Amino acid sequence: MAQLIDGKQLSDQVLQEVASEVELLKGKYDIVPTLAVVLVGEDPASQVYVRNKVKRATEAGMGSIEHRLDAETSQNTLNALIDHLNNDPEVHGILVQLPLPSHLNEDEVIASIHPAKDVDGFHPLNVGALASGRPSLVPCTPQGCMIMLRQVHPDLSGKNVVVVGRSNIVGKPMAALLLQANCTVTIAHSRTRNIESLCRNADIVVAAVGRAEFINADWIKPGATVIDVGINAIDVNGKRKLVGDVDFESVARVAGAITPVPGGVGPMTIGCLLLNTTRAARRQLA
Ligand SMILES: Nc1nc2c(c(=O)[nH]1)N[C@@H](CN(C=O)c1ccc(C(=O)N[C@@H](CCC(=O)O)C(=O)O)cc1)CN2
Repeated sequence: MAQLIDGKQLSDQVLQEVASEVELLKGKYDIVPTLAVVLVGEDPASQVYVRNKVKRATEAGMGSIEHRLDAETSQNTLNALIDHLNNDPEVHGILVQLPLPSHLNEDEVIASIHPAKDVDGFHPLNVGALASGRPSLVPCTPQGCMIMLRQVHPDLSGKNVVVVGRSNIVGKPMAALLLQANCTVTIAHSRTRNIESLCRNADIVVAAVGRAEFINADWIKPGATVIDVGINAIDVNGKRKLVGDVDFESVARVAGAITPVPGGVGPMTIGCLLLNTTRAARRQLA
Protein backbone atom coordinates (compact mmCIF):
# COMPACT_ATOMS: atom_id res chain seq x y z
CA MET A 1 0.00 0.00 0.00
CA ALA A 2 1.26 3.48 -0.88
CA GLN A 3 2.55 5.96 1.71
CA LEU A 4 -0.17 8.53 2.43
CA ILE A 5 0.92 12.17 2.14
CA ASP A 6 -1.22 13.84 4.81
CA GLY A 7 -2.21 17.34 3.65
CA LYS A 8 -4.04 18.15 6.86
CA GLN A 9 -0.98 17.49 9.01
CA LEU A 10 1.40 19.31 6.64
CA SER A 11 -0.97 22.24 6.41
CA ASP A 12 -1.04 22.48 10.22
CA GLN A 13 2.76 22.75 10.12
CA VAL A 14 2.55 25.53 7.50
CA LEU A 15 -0.07 27.34 9.61
CA GLN A 16 2.22 27.15 12.66
CA GLU A 17 4.99 28.79 10.61
CA VAL A 18 2.49 31.42 9.52
CA ALA A 19 1.45 32.09 13.14
CA SER A 20 5.11 32.57 14.17
CA GLU A 21 5.71 34.97 11.29
CA VAL A 22 2.54 36.90 12.20
CA GLU A 23 3.79 37.25 15.80
CA LEU A 24 7.13 38.52 14.53
CA LEU A 25 5.55 41.06 12.18
CA LYS A 26 3.29 42.29 14.97
CA GLY A 27 6.04 42.49 17.61
CA LYS A 28 8.88 43.89 15.49
CA TYR A 29 7.06 46.07 12.97
CA ASP A 30 3.69 46.68 14.60
CA ILE A 31 1.73 45.41 11.60
CA VAL A 32 -1.07 42.85 11.50
CA PRO A 33 -0.86 40.95 8.19
CA THR A 34 -4.36 41.27 6.77
CA LEU A 35 -6.16 39.36 4.03
CA ALA A 36 -9.19 40.74 2.20
CA VAL A 37 -11.41 38.03 0.71
CA VAL A 38 -13.98 38.91 -1.94
CA LEU A 39 -16.84 36.53 -2.71
CA VAL A 40 -19.35 37.33 -5.45
CA GLY A 41 -22.53 35.26 -5.42
CA GLU A 42 -23.69 32.26 -3.40
CA ASP A 43 -21.84 29.29 -4.86
CA PRO A 44 -22.02 26.79 -1.95
CA ALA A 45 -18.50 25.36 -2.40
CA SER A 46 -16.99 28.87 -2.66
CA GLN A 47 -18.81 29.87 0.53
CA VAL A 48 -17.19 26.92 2.36
CA TYR A 49 -13.71 27.78 1.04
CA VAL A 50 -14.05 31.46 1.96
CA ARG A 51 -15.30 30.60 5.46
CA ASN A 52 -12.31 28.28 5.95
CA LYS A 53 -9.85 30.89 4.71
CA VAL A 54 -11.16 33.51 7.13
CA LYS A 55 -11.26 30.98 10.01
CA ARG A 56 -7.66 29.86 9.44
CA ALA A 57 -6.46 33.46 9.05
CA THR A 58 -8.03 34.36 12.41
CA GLU A 59 -6.54 31.27 14.09
CA ALA A 60 -3.09 32.30 12.82
CA GLY A 61 -3.53 35.76 14.40
CA MET A 62 -3.96 37.53 11.07
CA GLY A 63 -6.50 40.17 10.20
CA SER A 64 -9.18 39.28 7.68
CA ILE A 65 -11.83 41.33 5.92
CA GLU A 66 -14.67 39.59 4.11
CA HIS A 67 -16.56 41.27 1.28
CA ARG A 68 -19.64 39.33 0.16
CA LEU A 69 -21.21 40.78 -2.96
CA ASP A 70 -24.48 40.02 -4.64
CA ALA A 71 -24.41 37.60 -7.63
CA GLU A 72 -25.62 40.50 -9.85
CA THR A 73 -22.70 42.77 -8.91
CA SER A 74 -21.41 44.73 -11.90
CA GLN A 75 -17.84 44.75 -13.17
CA ASN A 76 -17.58 48.45 -12.24
CA THR A 77 -18.64 47.83 -8.64
CA LEU A 78 -16.18 44.96 -8.29
CA ASN A 79 -13.38 47.01 -9.89
CA ALA A 80 -14.11 49.89 -7.50
CA LEU A 81 -13.88 47.57 -4.48
CA ILE A 82 -10.55 46.15 -5.67
CA ASP A 83 -9.25 49.66 -6.29
CA HIS A 84 -10.20 50.59 -2.72
CA LEU A 85 -8.44 47.47 -1.33
CA ASN A 86 -5.36 48.13 -3.48
CA ASN A 87 -5.05 51.55 -1.85
CA ASP A 88 -5.79 50.48 1.73
CA PRO A 89 -2.41 50.31 3.56
CA GLU A 90 -3.94 48.01 6.20
CA VAL A 91 -4.71 45.32 3.58
CA HIS A 92 -1.68 43.22 2.57
CA GLY A 93 -3.35 40.49 0.52
CA ILE A 94 -6.39 40.47 -1.77
CA LEU A 95 -8.16 37.32 -2.91
CA VAL A 96 -11.16 37.18 -5.23
CA GLN A 97 -12.75 33.75 -4.90
CA LEU A 98 -13.12 31.94 -8.24
CA PRO A 99 -15.14 31.10 -10.22
CA LEU A 100 -16.92 34.43 -10.66
CA PRO A 101 -20.48 34.65 -12.04
CA SER A 102 -20.34 34.37 -15.83
CA HIS A 103 -21.17 38.04 -16.57
CA LEU A 104 -17.92 39.13 -14.90
CA ASN A 105 -14.58 39.14 -16.69
CA GLU A 106 -12.22 37.06 -14.55
CA ASP A 107 -9.05 38.14 -16.40
CA GLU A 108 -9.90 41.81 -15.95
CA VAL A 109 -10.55 41.29 -12.23
CA ILE A 110 -7.30 39.40 -11.69
CA ALA A 111 -5.29 42.02 -13.59
CA SER A 112 -6.83 44.82 -11.50
CA ILE A 113 -5.39 43.46 -8.22
CA HIS A 114 -2.10 45.13 -7.28
CA PRO A 115 0.63 42.51 -8.03
CA ALA A 116 2.19 43.06 -4.56
CA LYS A 117 -1.15 42.15 -2.93
CA ASP A 118 -2.00 39.31 -5.33
CA VAL A 119 -1.73 36.47 -2.79
CA ASP A 120 -3.26 34.03 -5.31
CA GLY A 121 -0.30 34.65 -7.65
CA PHE A 122 -2.64 34.92 -10.65
CA HIS A 123 -1.74 38.47 -11.82
CA PRO A 124 0.05 38.48 -15.22
CA LEU A 125 3.18 40.03 -13.62
CA ASN A 126 3.37 37.25 -11.03
CA VAL A 127 2.68 34.62 -13.73
CA GLY A 128 5.49 36.08 -15.84
CA ALA A 129 7.88 36.16 -12.87
CA LEU A 130 7.19 32.47 -12.18
CA ALA A 131 7.59 31.50 -15.84
CA SER A 132 10.96 33.25 -16.01
CA GLY A 133 12.22 31.65 -12.80
CA ARG A 134 11.90 34.73 -10.58
CA PRO A 135 8.86 33.79 -8.52
CA SER A 136 7.37 36.31 -6.13
CA LEU A 137 3.83 35.31 -5.12
CA VAL A 138 3.30 31.72 -6.28
CA PRO A 139 -0.20 30.21 -6.81
CA CYS A 140 -1.26 28.41 -3.64
CA THR A 141 -2.32 24.97 -4.89
CA PRO A 142 0.87 24.23 -6.88
CA GLN A 143 2.95 25.66 -4.02
CA GLY A 144 1.21 23.22 -1.66
CA CYS A 145 1.80 20.33 -4.09
CA MET A 146 5.53 21.12 -4.12
CA ILE A 147 5.68 21.00 -0.30
CA MET A 148 3.92 17.62 -0.42
CA LEU A 149 6.23 16.28 -3.13
CA ARG A 150 9.33 17.33 -1.16
CA GLN A 151 8.18 15.07 1.69
CA VAL A 152 8.79 12.10 -0.56
CA HIS A 153 11.45 13.52 -2.91
CA PRO A 154 13.68 16.06 -1.13
CA ASP A 155 15.61 16.23 -4.42
CA LEU A 156 13.30 16.33 -7.43
CA SER A 157 16.10 16.83 -9.93
CA GLY A 158 15.78 14.64 -13.05
CA LYS A 159 12.38 13.17 -12.14
CA ASN A 160 9.97 12.52 -15.01
CA VAL A 161 6.72 14.25 -14.16
CA VAL A 162 3.42 14.28 -16.01
CA VAL A 163 1.00 17.07 -15.07
CA VAL A 164 -2.49 16.14 -16.28
CA GLY A 165 -4.34 19.43 -16.84
CA ARG A 166 -3.30 22.81 -18.19
CA SER A 167 -5.32 25.34 -16.17
CA ASN A 168 -3.85 28.73 -15.26
CA ILE A 169 -4.55 28.04 -11.57
CA VAL A 170 -2.87 24.64 -11.29
CA GLY A 171 -1.47 22.89 -14.39
CA LYS A 172 0.68 25.68 -15.86
CA PRO A 173 2.16 27.06 -12.60
CA MET A 174 2.72 23.48 -11.37
CA ALA A 175 4.76 22.72 -14.49
CA ALA A 176 6.79 25.93 -14.00
CA LEU A 177 7.62 25.04 -10.38
CA LEU A 178 8.61 21.49 -11.32
CA LEU A 179 10.82 22.78 -14.14
CA GLN A 180 12.47 25.14 -11.67
CA ALA A 181 13.17 22.08 -9.49
CA ASN A 182 14.94 20.50 -12.51
CA CYS A 183 12.26 17.93 -13.32
CA THR A 184 11.52 16.80 -16.86
CA VAL A 185 7.95 17.95 -17.26
CA THR A 186 5.18 16.91 -19.64
CA ILE A 187 1.81 18.67 -19.56
CA ALA A 188 -0.96 16.35 -20.74
CA HIS A 189 -4.44 17.61 -21.68
CA SER A 190 -7.60 16.68 -23.52
CA ARG A 191 -5.83 16.59 -26.92
CA THR A 192 -2.80 14.61 -25.72
CA ARG A 193 -2.26 11.27 -27.46
CA ASN A 194 -1.21 8.17 -25.51
CA ILE A 195 -1.88 9.90 -22.20
CA GLU A 196 -1.96 6.56 -20.35
CA SER A 197 1.44 5.46 -21.57
CA LEU A 198 2.92 8.90 -20.83
CA CYS A 199 1.67 8.60 -17.24
CA ARG A 200 2.90 5.00 -16.97
CA ASN A 201 6.46 6.21 -17.64
CA ALA A 202 6.31 8.98 -15.04
CA ASP A 203 8.02 8.98 -11.64
CA ILE A 204 5.41 11.51 -10.52
CA VAL A 205 1.87 12.14 -11.77
CA VAL A 206 0.03 15.33 -10.82
CA ALA A 207 -3.69 14.98 -11.60
CA ALA A 208 -5.48 18.31 -12.09
CA VAL A 209 -8.02 17.52 -14.74
CA GLY A 210 -11.33 18.02 -12.87
CA ARG A 211 -12.81 14.61 -13.74
CA ALA A 212 -13.82 12.26 -10.96
CA GLU A 213 -11.58 9.16 -10.63
CA PHE A 214 -10.25 9.67 -14.16
CA ILE A 215 -6.85 8.06 -13.53
CA ASN A 216 -6.71 4.41 -12.53
CA ALA A 217 -4.00 1.95 -11.51
CA ASP A 218 -3.22 0.91 -15.11
CA TRP A 219 -1.88 4.43 -15.72
CA ILE A 220 0.61 4.37 -12.85
CA LYS A 221 4.14 2.98 -12.73
CA PRO A 222 4.65 0.81 -9.62
CA GLY A 223 6.21 2.95 -6.89
CA ALA A 224 5.38 6.30 -8.55
CA THR A 225 4.21 9.32 -6.53
CA VAL A 226 0.67 10.54 -7.25
CA ILE A 227 -0.57 14.03 -6.32
CA ASP A 228 -4.33 14.38 -6.69
CA VAL A 229 -5.50 17.99 -7.06
CA GLY A 230 -9.08 17.12 -8.02
CA ILE A 231 -12.04 17.73 -5.72
CA ASN A 232 -15.21 16.27 -7.28
CA ALA A 233 -18.53 15.66 -5.57
CA ILE A 234 -20.18 12.41 -6.69
CA ASP A 235 -23.34 10.63 -5.70
CA VAL A 236 -22.90 7.22 -4.02
CA ASN A 237 -26.19 5.54 -3.11
CA GLY A 238 -27.86 8.93 -2.71
CA LYS A 239 -25.03 10.29 -0.55
CA ARG A 240 -22.61 13.06 -1.60
CA LYS A 241 -19.00 11.89 -1.59
CA LEU A 242 -15.83 13.85 -2.40
CA VAL A 243 -13.35 12.12 -4.68
CA GLY A 244 -10.27 13.21 -6.56
CA ASP A 245 -9.22 12.88 -10.19
CA VAL A 246 -7.53 9.62 -9.21
CA ASP A 247 -9.24 6.31 -8.44
CA PHE A 248 -7.71 6.17 -4.95
CA GLU A 249 -8.63 2.53 -4.18
CA SER A 250 -6.81 1.03 -7.14
CA VAL A 251 -3.96 3.55 -7.47
CA ALA A 252 -2.96 3.34 -3.78
CA ARG A 253 -2.18 -0.36 -4.37
CA VAL A 254 0.37 0.46 -7.09
CA ALA A 255 1.80 3.88 -6.22
CA GLY A 256 4.69 4.48 -3.80
CA ALA A 257 3.04 7.57 -2.31
CA ILE A 258 -0.32 9.27 -2.82
CA THR A 259 -2.35 12.24 -1.56
CA PRO A 260 -5.91 11.55 -0.35
CA VAL A 261 -9.10 13.50 -1.18
CA PRO A 262 -10.30 15.03 1.06
CA GLY A 263 -7.38 15.86 3.37
CA GLY A 264 -4.68 16.17 0.71
CA VAL A 265 -3.97 19.11 -1.55
CA GLY A 266 -7.07 21.13 -0.48
CA PRO A 267 -5.87 22.03 3.04
CA MET A 268 -2.42 22.91 1.65
CA THR A 269 -4.02 25.52 -0.64
CA ILE A 270 -5.29 27.45 2.37
CA GLY A 271 -1.99 27.07 4.28
CA CYS A 272 -0.05 28.48 1.33
CA LEU A 273 -2.54 31.34 0.88
CA LEU A 274 -1.79 32.52 4.41
CA LEU A 275 1.95 31.99 3.86
CA ASN A 276 1.69 34.23 0.78
CA THR A 277 -0.15 36.85 2.82
CA THR A 278 2.67 37.07 5.38
CA ARG A 279 5.19 37.24 2.53
CA ALA A 280 3.22 40.02 0.87
CA ALA A 281 3.00 41.90 4.19
CA ARG A 282 6.76 41.61 4.74
CA ARG A 283 7.51 42.89 1.23
CA GLN A 284 5.19 45.85 1.73
CA LEU A 285 7.33 46.95 4.71
CA ALA A 286 10.02 48.19 2.38
N1 LIG B 1 -9.15 32.74 -5.81
C1 LIG B 1 -9.09 31.39 -5.79
N2 LIG B 1 -10.16 30.69 -6.14
C2 LIG B 1 -10.08 29.33 -6.14
C3 LIG B 1 -8.90 28.66 -5.73
C4 LIG B 1 -7.78 29.45 -5.39
O1 LIG B 1 -6.67 28.94 -5.06
N3 LIG B 1 -7.91 30.82 -5.43
N4 LIG B 1 -8.88 27.27 -5.60
C5 LIG B 1 -10.12 26.53 -5.65
C6 LIG B 1 -10.89 26.43 -4.37
N5 LIG B 1 -10.12 26.46 -3.11
C7 LIG B 1 -9.62 27.63 -2.69
O2 LIG B 1 -10.09 28.69 -2.98
C8 LIG B 1 -10.07 25.34 -2.23
C9 LIG B 1 -10.62 24.12 -2.58
C10 LIG B 1 -10.63 23.07 -1.67
C11 LIG B 1 -10.09 23.20 -0.41
C12 LIG B 1 -10.14 22.12 0.60
O3 LIG B 1 -9.54 22.22 1.63
N6 LIG B 1 -10.91 21.03 0.35
C13 LIG B 1 -11.11 20.00 1.32
C14 LIG B 1 -12.53 19.47 1.18
C15 LIG B 1 -13.54 20.55 1.44
C16 LIG B 1 -14.98 20.05 1.42
O4 LIG B 1 -15.33 19.28 2.29
O5 LIG B 1 -15.71 20.48 0.51
C17 LIG B 1 -10.11 18.88 1.12
O6 LIG B 1 -9.65 18.70 -0.03
O7 LIG B 1 -9.79 18.21 2.09
C18 LIG B 1 -9.51 24.40 -0.07
C19 LIG B 1 -9.50 25.45 -0.97
C20 LIG B 1 -11.06 27.17 -6.67
N7 LIG B 1 -11.16 28.58 -6.47
